[in-house]
Amino acid sequence: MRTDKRKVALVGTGMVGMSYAYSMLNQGVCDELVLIDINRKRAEGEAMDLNHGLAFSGSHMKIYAGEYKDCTDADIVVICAGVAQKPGETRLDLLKRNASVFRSIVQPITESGFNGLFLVATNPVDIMTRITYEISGFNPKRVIGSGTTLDTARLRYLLGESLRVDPRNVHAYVIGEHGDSEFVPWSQAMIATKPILSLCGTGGEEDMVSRQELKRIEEEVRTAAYKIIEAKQATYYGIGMSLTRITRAIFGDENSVFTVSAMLKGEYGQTDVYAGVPCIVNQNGIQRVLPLTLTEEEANRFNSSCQTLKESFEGIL
Ligand SMILES: NC(=O)C1=CN([C@@H]2O[C@H](COP(=O)(O)OP(=O)(O)OC[C@H]3O[C@@H](n4cnc5c(N)ncnc54)[C@H](O)[C@@H]3O)[C@@H](O)[C@H]2O)C=CC1
Ligand SMILES: CC(=O)C(=O)O
Repeated sequence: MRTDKRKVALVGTGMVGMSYAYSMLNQGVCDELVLIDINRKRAEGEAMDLNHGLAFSGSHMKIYAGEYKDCTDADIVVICAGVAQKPGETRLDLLKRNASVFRSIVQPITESGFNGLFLVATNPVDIMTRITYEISGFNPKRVIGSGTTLDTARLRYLLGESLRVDPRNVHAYVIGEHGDSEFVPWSQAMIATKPILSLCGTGGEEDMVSRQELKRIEEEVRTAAYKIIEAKQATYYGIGMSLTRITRAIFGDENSVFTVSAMLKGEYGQTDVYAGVPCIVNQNGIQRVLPLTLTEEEANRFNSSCQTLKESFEGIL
């Protein structure tokens, strides 16, 4: 990957796409950002608006509205285009509509000669990432979904609040579908190197946290998007910052760990499914999937989540 001109093409300049763009601008993560949307006028307006903030950002980004041919020399194409959930809808309810949107997006991107990494956020994100992989024919290591990165951030925030520990010292993950079947493998959750389950103790007052509290937190993570959508129609800042963080890890060749959506090829006993699992991410995309040692119950939950994803994908292309 070049380091002289870090170029991102963003497809979908709605709430999620523009939260990402705004956060990219403020953090100066790339040198060139092209905005693409079926609504060209919207992309043009967004480019103008962002450019008017450049003077205050301390970065020298080139930002403009473009076309799919502008993906040709992009390092990363980030896809946030499509419909979002309305109150009462699940992420899986969006599948048919967004599969049709992706048919019109992924092919022109690959036809442009694009040869970088795809980063997908559109829901249901695990299946949309699989669709991107299937249509593009790219190596799956270069087709990444945001997966449960946002859910993991929500979990670390809530655990940090509850345990009064800096979330950066909370090492706990949400895995599986970015959706209703996701879960927390608590056997693998740590504060520094201390297993969180060992802080639950016997249920006495000296316990740092109760199992009931961990259950409450897990449920709050699983239902967070529903609550936000009920309150303000959409979620976007959290995912915008998650995508920015992943982009930074790619450009910085960081080898950082995120629960992105990755194609499993035998890991966790699963094949041919994209699901959120801890992965090492660098400039080549997914360097490797980290196989956690799950308990039998956790492995069953993971398999069941993957089954949901496989069944939903069947027949969609
Ligand atoms: N992965 C995650 O953790 C999260 C994912 N999302 C998902 O992100 C997606 C976008 O959500 P929002 O930005 O809130 O929606 P939005 O409605 O604000 O924006 C969608 C944009 O996509 C564009 N678009 C639609 N069809 C297109 C096409 N064929 N070609 C190019 N552009 C097209 C629209 O013109 C619009 O600008 C949704 O699927 C939503 O569920 C939202 C939050 C978190
Ligand atoms: C909407 C969505 O997927 C989220 O906020 O988690």
